[in-house]
Amino acid sequence: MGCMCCKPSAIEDSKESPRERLSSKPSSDLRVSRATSSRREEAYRAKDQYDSNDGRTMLIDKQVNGSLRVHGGEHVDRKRDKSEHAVLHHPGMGSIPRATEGEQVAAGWPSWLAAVAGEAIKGWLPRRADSFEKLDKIGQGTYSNVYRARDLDQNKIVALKKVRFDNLEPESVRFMAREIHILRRLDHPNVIKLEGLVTSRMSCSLYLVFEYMEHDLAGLASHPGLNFTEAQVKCYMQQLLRGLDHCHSRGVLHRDIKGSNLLIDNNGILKIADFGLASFYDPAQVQPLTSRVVTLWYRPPELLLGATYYGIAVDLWSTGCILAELYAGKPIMPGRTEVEQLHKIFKLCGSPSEDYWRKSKLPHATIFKPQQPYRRCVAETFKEFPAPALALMETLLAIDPADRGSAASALRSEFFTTKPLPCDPSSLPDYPPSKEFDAKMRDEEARRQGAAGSKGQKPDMERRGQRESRAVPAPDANAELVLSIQKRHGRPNSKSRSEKFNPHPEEVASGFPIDPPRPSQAAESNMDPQGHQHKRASHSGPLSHRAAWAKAGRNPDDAPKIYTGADLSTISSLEAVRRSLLSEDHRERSGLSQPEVPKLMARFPGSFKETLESFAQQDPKHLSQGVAGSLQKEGVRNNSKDPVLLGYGSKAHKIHYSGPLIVPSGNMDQMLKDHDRQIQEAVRRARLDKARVRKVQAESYQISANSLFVSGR
Ligand SMILES: Nc1ncnc2c1ncn2[C@@H]1O[C@H](COP(=O)(O)OP(=O)(O)OP(=O)(O)O)[C@@H](O)[C@H]1O
Repeated sequence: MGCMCCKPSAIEDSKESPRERLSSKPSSDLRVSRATSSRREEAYRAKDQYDSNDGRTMLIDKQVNGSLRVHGGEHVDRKRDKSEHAVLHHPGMGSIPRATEGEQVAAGWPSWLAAVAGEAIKGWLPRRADSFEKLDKIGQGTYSNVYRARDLDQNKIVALKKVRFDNLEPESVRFMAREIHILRRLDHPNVIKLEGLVTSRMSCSLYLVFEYMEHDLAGLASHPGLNFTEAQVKCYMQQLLRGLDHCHSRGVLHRDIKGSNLLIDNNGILKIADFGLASFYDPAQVQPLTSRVVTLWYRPPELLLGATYYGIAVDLWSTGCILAELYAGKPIMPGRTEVEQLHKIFKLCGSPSEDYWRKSKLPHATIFKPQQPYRRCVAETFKEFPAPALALMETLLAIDPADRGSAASALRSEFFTTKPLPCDPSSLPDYPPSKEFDAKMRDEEARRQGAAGSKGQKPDMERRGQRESRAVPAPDANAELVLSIQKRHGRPNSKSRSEKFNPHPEEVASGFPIDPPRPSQAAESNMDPQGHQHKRASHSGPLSHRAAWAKAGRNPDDAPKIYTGADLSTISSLEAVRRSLLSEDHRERSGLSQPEVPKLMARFPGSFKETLESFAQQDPKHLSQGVAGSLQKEGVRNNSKDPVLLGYGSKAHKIHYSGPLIVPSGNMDQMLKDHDRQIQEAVRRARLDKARVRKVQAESYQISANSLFVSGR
């Protein structure tokens, strides 16, 4: 089926079906042909009016009009923002005053964008695709393909990020627009600059134009034979913290700080990039946000424990992980699942204090609070690190977010005032282009050679030194999100476009008004049994069972559904879902028939028990009361001789399900209520989806019938 908002001749993307548009297939050419008008576009413009009163818009306007108090007691003058907001001038961009949706469309913006995300494009004019020459693909993210291109108008090299979204889904467009909106709020030498947007009235796609950056920190750090000096590490850390300080002072949480999102140019300038998971926040008026953000290895404990009220400390934790990684030469806590990640954190940084457990009231605290606390051993583990580096690391990796300080306070730390001082970025050597993407390519090449080479000879990458371990891609934050969605829905890959592009019902039901996790892309990811996401089929690491299924020449969507790992946020809720599903009352309210219940129940095959088991196997000594009690109630057997588990039997791996489990939590009632809402929402959504699919099928049938008629076949 063709694009709904433009005729096949309009632009290069119009040749792609919506499904193809979602795939990572690079478009053939950026040069556009003449656009023609479409009745559909008019119809689309008429609906889905942008609700300028949504929570996010109001929050932003509030910030624009006054000074914003940020963590650390600093005040930011918002007057400048206000003027930027009214009329934006940008090199290479036209500038127009505030415009209505109609005016924006008249100015050349597609109606699907103006209708839903007027705020994000306000005051700008779209750039034409034919003013760029696409050169090569330089990166691939969960939501995008990134290309190096020549800006023909300005005769300079830029990066074009083609963002993936569904222009027919307002929620998807709104999500994508959030990144633009946030980027336009930021203006700092250490934050990537959005230079413009490429689209046209008839286009279904959107490219973000950025200044071109040759490297990223993950790529440089994993480059064979490249070792950073201490002054260089300080130089990068200083720039990262300055950029972060700017984001926080403008009320932006990045929420995905990691090496591959820290771009570095040939002058040694580091810029924070990828604001796809970023969110506006106002410390004076806290709003619940989703906890399912930040790439797993860099995710702070409070998010793993389900916190929905959080702030700048989440970015500071990730920064601490990067600082430690730069000194250690490898990621310090490479967990494979959320449970394992939390376990790694507790083992290194200690478990939270009684006081913290009490005051934080974290959703998963009952289950994951260890009976015996873990002792912090950061200083012992990294005893060879210089004292000022260790001191900063201790602060940034504080278990209690309140103890992590701020980016501004980190910048004042001894780390930056003791010798060797941070070097000047311009003094850094020139490196060949190095991105995590390049490192992946190198690894792939090495693997191919290894596979093709003689038996017994190790592939090149396996023979490399310690640093190379950083080339291993961190599982994406979104992979975790996707994993959770898939597990909850009980299917590893969804075919439904609206499911791909809409936030999970939980996010909707839990009332996160401004901050749903970025939807979609989910379905394109391949998960291995550890929950890693493999963005390309040839990627390193174990193939997912879906990929293996596909390799065997079968449709991956038909692959058997496999539970892929422990997920904290589902644990305590699964039982609630189970109970909800079994409850007569719930079934009535949600309209589920009795025969549907076992089907839905089967979507949670033993997840709860497996998760508990996984935790138990990892460190039985520290099992929380919640877990120990739950294991007993679940009848989970464990081969541990640990006293905590004695009495639960000794037959390993034998699980006897003993009926519903009730986690002793004061929040259970709320959880049940939430899950009732979620299930109702899921049922409602499923019905809507069905109706939508039928409508699309009918339309595509109509279109093919018409074209058959026109072509006289
Ligand atoms: N301005 C730029 N200059 C050069 N390369 C860039 C630029 N922006 C992005 N890239 C490359 O493209 C990759 C993907 O970009 P980005 O992280 O913004 O996309 P994403 O889809 O949001 O990714 P993620 O999966 O990390 O969320 C980056 O890791 C980087 O290597």
